[in-house]
Amino acid sequence: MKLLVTGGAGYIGGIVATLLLEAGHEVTVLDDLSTGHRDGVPEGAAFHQGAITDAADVLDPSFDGVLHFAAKSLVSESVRRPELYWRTNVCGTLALLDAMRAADVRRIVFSSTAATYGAPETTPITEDVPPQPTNPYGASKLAVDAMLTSEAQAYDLAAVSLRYFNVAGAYAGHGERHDPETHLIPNLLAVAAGERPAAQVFGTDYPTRDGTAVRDYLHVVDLADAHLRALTAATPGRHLICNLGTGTGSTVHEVLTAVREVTGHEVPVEESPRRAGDPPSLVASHDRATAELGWKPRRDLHSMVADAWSYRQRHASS
Ligand SMILES: NC(=O)c1ccc[n+]([C@@H]2O[C@H](COP(=O)([O-])OP(=O)(O)OC[C@H]3O[C@@H](n4cnc5c(N)ncnc54)[C@H](O)[C@@H]3O)[C@@H](O)[C@H]2O)c1
Ligand SMILES: O=c1ccn([C@@H]2O[C@H](COP(=O)(O)OP(=O)(O)O[C@H]3O[C@H](CO)[C@@H](O)[C@H](O)[C@H]3O)[C@@H](O)[C@H]2O)c(=O)[nH]1
Repeated sequence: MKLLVTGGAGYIGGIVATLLLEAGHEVTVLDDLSTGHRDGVPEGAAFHQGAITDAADVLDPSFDGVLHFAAKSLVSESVRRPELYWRTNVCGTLALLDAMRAADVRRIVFSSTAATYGAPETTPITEDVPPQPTNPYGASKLAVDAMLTSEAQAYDLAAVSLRYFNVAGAYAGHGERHDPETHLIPNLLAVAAGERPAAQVFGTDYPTRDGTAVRDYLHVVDLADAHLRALTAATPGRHLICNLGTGTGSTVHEVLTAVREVTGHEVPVEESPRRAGDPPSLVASHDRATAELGWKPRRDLHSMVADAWSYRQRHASS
């Protein structure tokens, strides 16, 4: 297929674009480099530097579909500057959908998120759990999910929203390079690499098995595999929503243990208060992704940490 990948200079978009190229697809990346990197765009992809609001300049009827990763995605920033999230994630996606309609491009796979659910007590979380986002980031992604449902009904769009839980790991020289980095695994690895004296553990009083928060970490290559499957599963007139996670939760302390084992470094930590807005536990049911996409995650926490560590050792300082 000929595909537009928005956000393809970023962490996840760059890795999915790499795997799309390996699978024989033709890829054009549209990215404004606001949080991504020019060298994150894989070799073999065409690159347009621009905002998603410029999608009309890039799309034409020769495209078979769009994978839409470009977004603002920091929870705490979304609380401080909500307008940035409504403008980029919601108005930006509306402009992208307008451009798709104008160019008659009728297939989209969208990066949704577990943050649409808020802090549900149900575990594992199925797609039937009522979404109740607790921050503007999650609310903006939920708004896009609603846009896709109505576009599918009104215009026969083939749409899939993939609700990622916590993505980790690296592939083929592409990994996480966020600035600031807020994610747990790269922050722990920065300490293991000696770049920082200690990592912070946000909250040790959660109602979990060791008092630290539980998340469902998913290898970015397993995530990419789901995108390739979603492209072919997308059906005109239908908006499919699937959670993507392993179904297994890990506490912050369990991730810390894995990082210590993989790196062989002590990784000192400081206990800090809970981070505002962090739910105690988010673990996915991926039954629907298995049924609809034939998808199953294959890589465990150790392999995510090991791949992220070898990426960091080879590339992070270059
Ligand atoms: N990392 C995770 O654990 C996680 C979990 C759930 C959902 N997601 C979603 O996955 C997607 C990718 O996340 P990531 O971690 O790779 O983030 P990232 O910041 O590394 O990548 C986002 C890319 O989009 C680009 N971009 C941002 N705004 C743009 C705009 N207006 N126009 C064009 N390009 C723009 C950035 O420059 C960047 O290259 C996001 O939509 C995010 O909300 C990520
Ligand atoms: O230095 C750190 C960083 C994080 N944490 C904790 O580790 C857990 C995971 O945090 P993080 O890696 O920042 O991910 P989340 O806040 O869970 O958010 C990610 O996962 C969500 C879905 O679960 C997505 O919606 C978001 O986009 C994505 O950033 C949380 O309990 C944090 O409080 C720490 O203790 N120390």
